[in-house]
Amino acid sequence: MFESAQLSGFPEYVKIVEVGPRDGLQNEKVIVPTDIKIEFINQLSQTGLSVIEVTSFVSSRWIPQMADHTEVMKGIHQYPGIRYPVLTPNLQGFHRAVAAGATEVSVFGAASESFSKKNINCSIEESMKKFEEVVKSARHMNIPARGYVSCALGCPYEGNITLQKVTEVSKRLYGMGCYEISLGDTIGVGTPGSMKKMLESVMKEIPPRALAVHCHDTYGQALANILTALQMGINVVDSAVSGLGGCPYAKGASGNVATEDLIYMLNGLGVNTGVNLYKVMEAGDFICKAVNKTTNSKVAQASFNA
Ligand SMILES: CC(C)(COP(=O)([O-])OP(=O)([O-])OC[C@H]1O[C@@H](n2cnc3c(N)ncnc32)[C@H](O)[C@@H]1OP(=O)([O-])[O-])[C@@H](O)C(=O)NCCC(=O)NCCSC(=O)C[C@@](C)(O)CC(=O)[O-]
Repeated sequence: MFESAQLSGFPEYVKIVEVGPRDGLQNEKVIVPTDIKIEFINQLSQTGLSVIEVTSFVSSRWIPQMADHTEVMKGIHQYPGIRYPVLTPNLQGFHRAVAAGATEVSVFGAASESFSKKNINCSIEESMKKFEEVVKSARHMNIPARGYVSCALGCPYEGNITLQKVTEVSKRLYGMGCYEISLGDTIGVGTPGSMKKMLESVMKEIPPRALAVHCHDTYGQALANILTALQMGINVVDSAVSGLGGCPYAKGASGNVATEDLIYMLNGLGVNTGVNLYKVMEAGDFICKAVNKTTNSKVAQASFNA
C-alpha cells in the first residue's frame, strides 16, 4: 500500500520507536484499565514494530496513569525480536523495572533547567548523577539504556534553549553510555530550520546513527521536522499511534507525531520500516475507542472515512 521506489538522500530503513503506550497514555486524565494497556501493547507487537515503549517506573503521585507499570510489564507478551523499553528516572525506578522483567530502560533528562525541576524535581546536574547510577547499573546487567533530552527545540517555561545546552546534555548522556539519544521537541514548537540548526550542533559531538528525534505536533511541524532529520542522516524516529501523547509537565503541548502518518510518509519515500500501516491503524482504532478519543492521525481519519 502506498509504496514507492527509494528516493536518494534518505535512509533505506527507519527504526520507529513506538511511544504510544507510555507517552501516549501518560497524560490521559481517566485511568486506562491495565488490561486495555496490555491488549494495546500486544496488538502493537503484531504490527512489525521493533521497539515499543511500554510504561514508566516513576512516582504514581507524579504520573498516576503509569501507576500500574509492574502489572503492565508483567502482563504483556514479550515477542522475540521486539524491544520493550521503559522509563526509569532513578535507581529506585530501575530496580523496580528490572524486577518486573524490563530488559531495556530510558533515562530522561532535559536541556532546560526549569523543565528538569518541574518534570523530575531536580536540576540538570542532579539528574545527571541519578542517570549515571542507572546507566552504570544497567551496563552491569547488560541492559541497554537510552537517553532522552527534552526541550531540545524549546521549553514551556524558558522559551528558547541554546544549542550549546542541548548539545552539552546530549553529550553527557551519550558519554555516560546511553546507546541512543532521543532529541525531544517536547512542546512541538520546532521548525525544519530550528531542527536543522539543533542537529548540526549535536552532530558535532554525537554520530547521527546514535540519534533519534521525538517530535510533538503542536504547531503542525512534526513531519516536516522529521523529514529534515532524515535528510541529515537520522534514521530513528519516535512516534505514537493516533498521535496520542504529551507530557503532563509541558502544558499546552499536543500529542506526538502519529505513527500512522509517519509510516505513510516513509512508505511514500520508499523508506523501509518493516511496519504494517493497516495493523497500526487497527491498534490505533482500538486504543482511541478504549479511551473515547478521536484519532489525531490524518492518515487514519482519511482511511476510516474513505
Ligand atoms: C523522578 C521522580 C520520581 C522524583 O520524585 P521526588 O519526589 O523528587 O523523589 P524523591 O527521591 O524525593 O522521593 C519521594 C518519593 O517518591 C518515591 N520515588 C522516587 N523515585 C521513584 C520511582 N522511580 N518510582 C516510584 N516512586 C519513586 C520515593 O519512594 C518517595 O516516596 P515516599 O517515601 O514519599 O512514599 C518524580 O519527579 C517523578 O516521578 N516524575 C515523573 C516524571 C515523568 O514521568 N514525566 C513524564 C515523562 S518525561 C516526557 O514525557 C518527555 C519525553 C521523554 O517524552 C520526551 C519529550 O517529549 O521531551
